[in-house]
Amino acid sequence: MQRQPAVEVVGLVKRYGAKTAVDRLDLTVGEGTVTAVLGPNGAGKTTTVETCEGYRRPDGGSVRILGLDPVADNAALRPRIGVMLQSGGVYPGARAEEMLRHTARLHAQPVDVDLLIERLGLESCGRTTYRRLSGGQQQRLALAMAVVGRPELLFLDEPTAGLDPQARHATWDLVRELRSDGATIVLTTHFMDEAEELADDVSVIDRGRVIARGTPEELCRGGAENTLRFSGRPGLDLASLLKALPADTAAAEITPGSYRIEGKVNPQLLATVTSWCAQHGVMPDRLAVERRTLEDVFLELTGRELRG
Ligand SMILES: Nc1ncnc2c1ncn2[C@@H]1O[C@H](COP(=O)(O)OP(=O)(O)OP(=O)(O)O)[C@@H](O)[C@H]1O
Repeated sequence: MQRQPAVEVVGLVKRYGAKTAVDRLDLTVGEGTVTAVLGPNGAGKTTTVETCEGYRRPDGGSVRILGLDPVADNAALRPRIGVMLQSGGVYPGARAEEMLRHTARLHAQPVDVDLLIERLGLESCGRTTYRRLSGGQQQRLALAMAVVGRPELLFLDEPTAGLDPQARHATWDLVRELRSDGATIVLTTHFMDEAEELADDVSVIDRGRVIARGTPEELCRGGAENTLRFSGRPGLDLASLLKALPADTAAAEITPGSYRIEGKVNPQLLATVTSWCAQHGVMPDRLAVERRTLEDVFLELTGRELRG
């Protein structure tokens, strides 16, 4: 029997007055996977995630979370999901450790609070009120609050925004660990390396719709446009090399003796280049195939202009 997805969003529409923030968006998250939702500012990521969390009511389409309705079945879902909002969601006057212990007591099988405090470097923050914590400490406390109940499904809205590299890596380790313990995780991020590191599946959202979906590898492979670089003696006859290559290939000498070939870089193209080099007495030094990064793909999909 096919297991139901942890998150199933079909044709979601969400409007703020005349503004359509989410426009017939589909999102399916398999149980036990990490899904990264990427998109430029204002793309609709937070609105989508907050609708999944039951904080916003859809204007159209359907949302099922662990098979339930996030608004109507909120009470049943609350103990099963963990939520880290982009900001707020934590009582500003409460002391950090008290709040965490209190949240832990609300759950049947909480994570060891002392261990969590140590893992997230919150030891020195215990008696400090939330409002007096630094931005990074607030962020780490919000993450601790989201995971302390050992949720089946965890929503993390930009979990590492503003964190130092140590805290970023501690967060990544925790996410990996929760996943290997069977949790399902949905995270939004502007860090492409974060998505590449953590995500089994990526959905790219733009103007309220999903414009691409796949594993990071699938997304980077799509289009098969890649770059081949090598060094050789300066002034090679690139017109002659291009004659040997497929028509849609480009070649350029970037700096004297440093060459870049762009096109469908496959074993055949590599063989043609090295054989052309052999015929012309050229040793192709530092020959390297450069894969597109998720950031390249993201910019190709969403363009380079700044969003409001
Ligand atoms: N409460 C609100 N009232 C009116 N408009 C809103 C509200 N919340 C969001 N919007 C608008 O809806 C659109 C989507 O916003 P949303 O916060 O979901 O985007 P996002 O992808 O999370 O952006 P970011 O990366 O900047 O966090 C934006 O145009 C935003 O201005």
